[in-house]
Amino acid sequence: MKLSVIGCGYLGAVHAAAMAKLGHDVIGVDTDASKVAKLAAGEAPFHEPGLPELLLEGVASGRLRFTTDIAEAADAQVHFLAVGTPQSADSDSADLRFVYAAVDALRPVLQPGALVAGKSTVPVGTAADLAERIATTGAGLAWNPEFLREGFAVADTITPDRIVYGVTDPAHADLLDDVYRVAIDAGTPRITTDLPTAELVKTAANAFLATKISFINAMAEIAEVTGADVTTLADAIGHDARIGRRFLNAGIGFGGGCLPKDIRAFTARAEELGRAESVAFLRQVDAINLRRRERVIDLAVEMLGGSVFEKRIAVLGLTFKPDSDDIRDSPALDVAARLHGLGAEVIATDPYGIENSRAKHPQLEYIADTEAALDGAELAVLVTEWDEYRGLDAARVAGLMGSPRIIDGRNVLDVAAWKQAGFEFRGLGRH
Ligand SMILES: NC(=O)C1=CN([C@@H]2O[C@H](COP(=O)(O)OP(=O)(O)OC[C@H]3O[C@@H](n4cnc5c(N)ncnc54)[C@H](O)[C@@H]3O)[C@@H](O)[C@H]2O)C=CC1
Ligand SMILES: O=C(O)[C@H]1O[C@H](OP(=O)(O)OP(=O)(O)OC[C@H]2O[C@@H](n3ccc(=O)[nH]c3=O)[C@H](O)[C@@H]2O)[C@H](O)[C@@H](O)[C@@H]1O
Repeated sequence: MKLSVIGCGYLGAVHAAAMAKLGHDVIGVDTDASKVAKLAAGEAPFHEPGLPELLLEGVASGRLRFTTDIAEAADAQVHFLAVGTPQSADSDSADLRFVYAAVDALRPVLQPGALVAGKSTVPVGTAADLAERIATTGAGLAWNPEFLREGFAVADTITPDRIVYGVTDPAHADLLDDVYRVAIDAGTPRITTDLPTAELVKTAANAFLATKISFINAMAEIAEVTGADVTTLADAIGHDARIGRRFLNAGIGFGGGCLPKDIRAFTARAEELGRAESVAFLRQVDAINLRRRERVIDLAVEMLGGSVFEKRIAVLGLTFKPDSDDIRDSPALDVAARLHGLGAEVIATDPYGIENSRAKHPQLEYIADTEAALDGAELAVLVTEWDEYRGLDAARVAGLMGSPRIIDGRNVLDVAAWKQAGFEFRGLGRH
């Protein structure tokens, strides 16, 4: 089937490459010419495991092309909309500028019978508005939210755990079934519903995940003043299948281009709908999350005798999670910048996040080599749980540092082993 993907960022580039892998004829469209040039050469413009191979294969096969010219997408049967919906500069609402610009650019080339399938995360009600906007073209509109996780984006796209369509016409669901035939034949659950439910499924899923993380971080706050251990607590409650252990990792909290902005956009949309109180708890979810970063700063100040001023601090990790180069709303980078703001001599390191971090915070010092970053540091702060940091040898690190002090902001290190190696060790909700 001929498909287009409008917007080729973390979501769209993976979607385009995965659809070509499934045998479709795909054209990716993006307004960013340098991104398009890279993608067209089979190069991933960001770090995502498995994506480079898929891009090379797709481009070589001729089934995957990229362009800045939306007219080249005119003959696609399904146009996936995957442009960004960031937080607005001056409010909590989603900035829908890119969505409307993409639909307005697409409208003149839309063929009757084609389908626009929205994948971007949007406030409930957006899809119906877009459907009206393209009504005169004879093309249809469906909402097909995306649940992929960065770091696992390729597998999540090719073998999703569920597929959701919001449609106004059953024929649109049939068309999308043809797109996702491989997954559907493999038994992937598929939920067909109306437009607002499909939009809300996505918002609700991210709100739930954020709530689960803030719940365990709230327990970490209580553990910190009672001597309890939040990791043992998570293991114990997680054995209850109704709760589940996944997404109960306490630490410096959630970041990224999605969970933080999505809960804020949901709150803003609920206010517009006169239902602010229904999701008022999401303000607490956000507040708990942001407090965890403060906690790391407070611990650093405390461990360094009341001030971090002119103290050499190694910050291990910059991206919002491992296996990604994404630093959008990253708690790790935020901690590094705040420590620097307090006058610390911050040496930051990360396997894939340095380039993006330097562009945002050029004032920080970056070193690619982990051991060089730790060299002579009076405190190490682990804030992104890359395997490389999980596997650090405590005795070796102690030998590199000026004084063996560490804050494990992701609760991934073996407390006893690090203490035994002579470290002053602080976790978040662990002792
Ligand atoms: N990153 C992720 O893991 C996931 C993202 N989402 C949602 O998908 C959407 C996209 O997110 P990301 O890919 O992370 O954002 P991104 O910022 O990485 O990518 C957006 C892309 O759209 C392009 N663009 C902007 N305006 C355009 C236009 N008028 N025409 C063509 N291209 C245009 C930009 O140049 C950029 O390459 C957001 O709504 C996000 O909430 C949903 C699930 C997963
Ligand atoms: O809408 C989106 O864009 C995506 O947002 C999240 O995916 P992602 O942002 O890639 O990353 P997650 O694995 O959800 O992690 C988000 C943040 O939560 C943090 N986290 C996660 C789990 C946990 O137990 N504790 C915790 O602090 C991570 O460190 C990270 O900063 C969702 O998991 C995806 O289903 C969704 O499609």
